[in-house]
Amino acid sequence: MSSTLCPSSVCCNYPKKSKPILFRNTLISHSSDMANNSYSPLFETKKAKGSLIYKFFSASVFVGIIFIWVYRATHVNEDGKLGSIGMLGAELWFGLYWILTQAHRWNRVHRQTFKDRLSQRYGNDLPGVDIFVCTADPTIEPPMMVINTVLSVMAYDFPPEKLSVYLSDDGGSDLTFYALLEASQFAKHWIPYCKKFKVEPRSPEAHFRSVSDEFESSQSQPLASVKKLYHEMENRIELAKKHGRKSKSGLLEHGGFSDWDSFVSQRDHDTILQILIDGRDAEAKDVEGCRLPTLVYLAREKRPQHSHNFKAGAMNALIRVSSKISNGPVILNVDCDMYSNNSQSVRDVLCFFLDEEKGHEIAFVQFPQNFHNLTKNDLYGSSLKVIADMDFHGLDGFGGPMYIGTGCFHRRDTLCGKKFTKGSMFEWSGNSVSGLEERINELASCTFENNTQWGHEIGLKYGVPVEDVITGLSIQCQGWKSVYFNPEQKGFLGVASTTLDQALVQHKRWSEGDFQILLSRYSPIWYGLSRISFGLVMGYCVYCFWAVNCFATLYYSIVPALYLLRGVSLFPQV
Ligand SMILES: O=c1ccn([C@@H]2O[C@H](COP(=O)(O)OP(=O)(O)O[C@H]3O[C@H](CO)[C@@H](O)[C@H](O)[C@H]3O)[C@@H](O)[C@H]2O)c(=O)[nH]1
Ligand SMILES: [Mn+2]
Repeated sequence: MSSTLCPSSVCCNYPKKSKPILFRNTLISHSSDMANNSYSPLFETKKAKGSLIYKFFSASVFVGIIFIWVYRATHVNEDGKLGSIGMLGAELWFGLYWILTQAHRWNRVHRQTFKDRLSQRYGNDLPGVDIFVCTADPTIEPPMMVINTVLSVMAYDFPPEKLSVYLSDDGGSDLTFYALLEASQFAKHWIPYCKKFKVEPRSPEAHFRSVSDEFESSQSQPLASVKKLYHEMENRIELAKKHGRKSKSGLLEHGGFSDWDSFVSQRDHDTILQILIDGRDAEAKDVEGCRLPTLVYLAREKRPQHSHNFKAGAMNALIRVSSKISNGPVILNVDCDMYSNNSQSVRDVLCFFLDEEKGHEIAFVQFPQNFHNLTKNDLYGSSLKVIADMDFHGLDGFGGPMYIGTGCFHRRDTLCGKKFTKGSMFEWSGNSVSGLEERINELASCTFENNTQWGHEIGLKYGVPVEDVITGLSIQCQGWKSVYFNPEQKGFLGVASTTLDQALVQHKRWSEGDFQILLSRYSPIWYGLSRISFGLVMGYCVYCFWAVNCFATLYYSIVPALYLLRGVSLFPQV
């Protein structure tokens, strides 16, 4: 079925000016006639401005550090000998750690894509993209937020038949399921509205927040009606939250709820898999008659006696299940609190993967984590500004950024290893969708991974709280590159921690997790050193030694003060 049936020109075919290179099975497929001289790259990489000035500055800081070391080594305060030696230790540590951080500054690069060239060369002959949205708890992650994220990625400017969105619900919540069901209906209005008016961003809530009333008259009427539909949906979801499934109304009668009949608890239930929109079904159309992206709900099986491996376990179940439904060669992973803020991101990313010269070495494209709820003074530094606007550009200069769990596009085959992708795909035609679901359920069962390499050699790695970083590192160690893409119109916006306890919990988890990586089999030092560039090893070490920093910091901030109480100064008199 071709999308030419669609009455609205905005959601349809991009013009194709030259013969496309067909994309078959693998991202690496080249066409030899591309190797001619007229080749123009789909992306470019530029060195950051001011790097020479930075290098001078950095050299001067280093000279300063050496002066401090020399001073400390030659001036031992007789009254506070032990204290001085400790200060020397702390200053040596700080100096060495500072040297590591230079990996984040020294060689920064910026990336730019050429999406017009992508459209010219490939038209709509683009690889399928599977989008995994993860949620785990309907109280901490309210279903309305989750479906806003889902709707924002369903509305990507991308051929809908090539787009499949999977919601992994580790909370196994029938409310989240209900909300998704509602979203699948609302999407039929929302997606054409976005495409018609080129809405940015495409999370309904963010859009309604950003538009003022004095809107162009042509859009004000459609805006009002889509807003009305949205609020009606919101009310129904609120009602369902209050009264559960007892409040009988339309979608609550959906047969899919019977899957909850055997549900014991969040940690004890069967696999629940529902294909809410089957993108291959010619009947799955929006109100303008355009095709819709596939939409799938998955709550993998959970049993108290089986460890579920948190997000990594959820992602691995999604990788398997999606391989039997859409099997998109590109996988985007987003947390449910992080909506797409840029409808062009998929096309941007394909500029990297499909670049005929350099695309074949790229395993993943990571966007920064940006946030929409930062407080004015950002007391706890939740904006992660230095990481996003500095550090990761530096890592990119040395072979590529880390994988940080959300806003990251992977190539499916590098994520899951060849053993699994080699298996043949279920033929979609001829399988009724419900039959298909039953056969796939097993892939999301607790026991499927027993005696397999899942969580080790295949898929995301288990056993570390930062499954993302260790997975990305091991991919890079296999010789792959990654790309950091930080466009002006941010790709994703999420929810930052705004209170001290939230910030502490998060930092503790990250610093502990990164420290565990340092001691693990995949340590950047003993595993990475011979496999990735030295600059990248240093870059990883900045995070891996982050936790260790606390000893020198505590010493430096407490001990000199205690010595002062005894009238001994550990710092030079000025
Ligand atoms: O058993 C679980 C636990 C969590 N999640 C989901 O995983 C995501 C991240 O979990 P969260 O508790 O929000 O952790 P954060 O510290 O905010 O996450 C950051 O750090 C994690 C570890 O590095 C990364 O996985 C995340 O993508 C990154 O946003 C969320 O969408 C959760 O819904 C699951 O799917 N299953
Ligand atoms: Mn989070």
